[in-house]
Amino acid sequence: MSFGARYVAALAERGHLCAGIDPHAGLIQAWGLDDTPAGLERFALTAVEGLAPHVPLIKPQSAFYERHGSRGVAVLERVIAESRAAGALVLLDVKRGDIGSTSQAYADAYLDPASPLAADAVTVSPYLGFGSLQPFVDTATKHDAGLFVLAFTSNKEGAEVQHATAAGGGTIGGLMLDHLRQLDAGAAPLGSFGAVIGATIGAVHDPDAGLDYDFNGPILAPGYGAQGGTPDDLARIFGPAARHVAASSSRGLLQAGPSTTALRDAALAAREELAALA
Ligand SMILES: O=C(O)c1cc(=O)[nH]c(=O)n1[C@@H]1O[C@H](COP(=O)(O)O)[C@@H](O)[C@H]1O
Repeated sequence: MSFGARYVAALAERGHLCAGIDPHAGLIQAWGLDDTPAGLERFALTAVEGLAPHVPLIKPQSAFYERHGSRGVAVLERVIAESRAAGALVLLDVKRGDIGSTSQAYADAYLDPASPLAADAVTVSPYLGFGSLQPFVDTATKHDAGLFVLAFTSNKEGAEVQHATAAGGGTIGGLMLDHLRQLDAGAAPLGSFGAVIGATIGAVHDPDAGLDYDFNGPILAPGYGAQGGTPDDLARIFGPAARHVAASSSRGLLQAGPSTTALRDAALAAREELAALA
């Protein structure tokens, strides 16, 4: 089954929340653990236990694992495997983007099921040119995986690049959505090539500026929760495209730990709050 089809089914069954598992040093310590590989492992696997059975999508941010070296990456492998075993899709947040030949190596690392780090989808950056992502597109297609391409990111600094005017008019971020529109055209029930569009972008650009976010692909909306994005912002920014949005929260959920019951309750409350996006 294509990633797009799995995404649609997962959202229908489990709601519109993407739970980020980002083991910040401060959070690990707030849970009474040491910021060591062993503390990281306890933190991340507890978060998986509390969150993964209740959300459609788990998003580990790779850097928080890499900072612990090879033992941290081994924890990331377990987070991916155990989240999938709990029925969640895994979106590995690595935001990769490079020249084509290196992109192929990244795609093999994250999207080929033969790799220990293989996930259902990855985040990628198109700012070396959308065409540089072709190896990711081909590899994702081959393995029924997905991509989330940075279009309008949740940080205010993104505007200088993403809101700049493209050669043919419109914005650079809008141009990325046009590429996705082409890739996802005709796919049913939904294409596998998604966009990242921040839940906070209403604060930095006018959502009524004529941008059409309904491009037949999944949308990841980070910035919900700790960065200030609300369900009302999501409804206002995305309009009818909201049905394809997974709102992502990391710190906002993780601060409920270390109790797995409290983590589950935080996920269920957020799911409820996001129910209107369906
Ligand atoms: O691709 C992402 O996940 C991402 C894109 C973006 O525009 N903004 C953004 O915050 N993120 C990621 O989403 C998560 C947000 O974390 P919280 O602010 O703690 O909910 C982090 O893992 C960020 O790296």
